Amino acid sequence: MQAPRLEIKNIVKNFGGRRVVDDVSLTVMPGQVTCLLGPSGCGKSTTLRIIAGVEKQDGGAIHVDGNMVCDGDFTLPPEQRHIGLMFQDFALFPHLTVAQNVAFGLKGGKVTDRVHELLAKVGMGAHIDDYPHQLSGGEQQRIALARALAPRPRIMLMDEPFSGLDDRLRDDIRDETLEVLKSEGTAVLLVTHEPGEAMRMADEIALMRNGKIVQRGAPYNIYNTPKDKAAAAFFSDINVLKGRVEGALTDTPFGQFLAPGVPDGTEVDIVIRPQHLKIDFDRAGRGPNPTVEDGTAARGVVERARFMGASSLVEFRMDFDGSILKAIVPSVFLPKPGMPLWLMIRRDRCFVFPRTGG
Ligand SMILES: Nc1ncnc2c1ncn2[C@@H]1O[C@H](COP(=O)(O)OP(=O)(O)OP(=O)(O)O)[C@@H](O)[C@H]1O
Repeated sequence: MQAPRLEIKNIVKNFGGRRVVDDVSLTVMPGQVTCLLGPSGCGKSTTLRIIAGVEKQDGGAIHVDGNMVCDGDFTLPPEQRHIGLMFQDFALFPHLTVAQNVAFGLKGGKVTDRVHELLAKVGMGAHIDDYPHQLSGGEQQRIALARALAPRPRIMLMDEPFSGLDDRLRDDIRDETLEVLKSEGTAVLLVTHEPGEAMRMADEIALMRNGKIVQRGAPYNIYNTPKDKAAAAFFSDINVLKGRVEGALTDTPFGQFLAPGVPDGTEVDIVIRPQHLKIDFDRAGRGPNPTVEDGTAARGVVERARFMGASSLVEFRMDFDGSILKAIVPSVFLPKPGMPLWLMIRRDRCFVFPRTGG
């Protein structure tokens, strides 16, 4: 079996008695993009800095292609780790041309070839003699990528590298960057707090919270089978219904939900994303008939409806307890406040979690 390009084991880091990175283990294979995703302050950047070698861990070890780069006793200096870095506040050298910037870390005979190859890859061949101040933000980002890739790093660490760019440009640069990184076979560990960016870029997402990795998986899996309510809520708005399990079932105004393996008497949260609620019309005080897929309909009154382009976000005040539920529906539908409607919940898209504090 192929060895992981990057393997970090049981990394621990404390700052002032506070554990900021708490037993983090990860592997990244060659050509794979892993996103370290989590809220601000959860320890993502610190983890990256430890891998880069600019911060020393308090425990754990790191291997690159099976070779140890640091453990409790030994530390390889950053420049010997074959790791490239790309951070948000990347700075090109202002007094050097594009070609000189890209060539900066290179030695040996083939420098010019490599510079041309990389500038062609990032679509900047025509700018080879320009200076950074003559380039747009997106163009500078492309040069920064070329410069980081020039010495053929085995691993690329990227910390929110696209956050300085405006939305439209960011999507393009992300896709281009991904293509270039894949073509170079580099293993990438990318830090972001944006779930959309992680889902777009990652082969694997490592979801981080309070210094720990709480879930790892392909974007599709982590979105569709979140480990807990907080993991579900990190990727989108959620609705939460409260219930209590009796005989592996929970009764709610939307009908019964299965709670296999959950002991009787357990309080549960039934979590559903707004796009998985279905809306139906009120027919003289009656809603649609119950179905196996969608359970029983419950009535609510539109509190607010917002047009969002491709979809509309509709907030309902539910008759059964006055709570608010949110539904995302195609934007051809924009109901007026005060309109009574019926909601159903897609059974195959909801998650039942034993309730924890909060
Ligand atoms: N050198 C330091 N000294 C003391 N505390 C630090 C140091 N570096 C980071 N921290 C603290 O460690 C915690 C984790 O920081 P880190 O930058 O790793 O988080 P992050 O998940 O990358 O967040 P962000 O996305 O905001 O950068 C924060 O509470 C931060 O204040």
